[in-house]
Amino acid sequence: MATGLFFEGDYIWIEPVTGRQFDVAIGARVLAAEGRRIRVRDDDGQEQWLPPERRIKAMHATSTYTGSILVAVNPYQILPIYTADQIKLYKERKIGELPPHIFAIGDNAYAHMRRYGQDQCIVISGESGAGKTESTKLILQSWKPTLSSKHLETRKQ
Ligand SMILES: Nc1ncnc2c1ncn2[C@@H]1O[C@H](COP(=O)(O)OP(=O)(O)OP(=O)(O)O)[C@@H](O)[C@H]1O
Repeated sequence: MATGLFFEGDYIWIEPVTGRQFDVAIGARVLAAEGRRIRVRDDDGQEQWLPPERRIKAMHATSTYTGSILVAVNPYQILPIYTADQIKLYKERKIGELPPHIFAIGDNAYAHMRRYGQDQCIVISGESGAGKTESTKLILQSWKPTLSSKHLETRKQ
């Protein structure tokens, strides 16, 4: 039931034949395989046989796991909880081992990146004035002893 790299039930992208500016790939599901041809039903409901020379690629998974979630409130005052000692305290500690802290999230992401060699993403979300910029700075500050600036990339959206 397999053809080349694709199996019945796989979700794929079918690349457009023409290279016009706004042509985009269309999603499809593999219904059957015969030799190196595959029969697909695309997202418009059309069924067709695709020859092996037709450019297709596997659809990446649309789901992912999220790691830890921290809920923080803006204290609107300087608290003595963002010191170098606190950074050290949260280093290489499991989430939950110590009280919830932004440094635990930063350290956890860094540790996962090192351990599994995978990119990590920290999503900082909240209303205006919630403390997103401060939280970002705190995480970067906590990584500073470990990383040089060329390793850091942040995006504000
Ligand atoms: N952990 C914190 N401790 C002390 N003050 C904080 C903390 N987090 C935020 N603040 C203060 O609250 C104010 C707003 O924070 P910040 O700029 O980080 O919010 P924001 O979510 O990025 O806002 P916006 O979406 O409008 O850019 C700043 O003056 C900042 O100093």
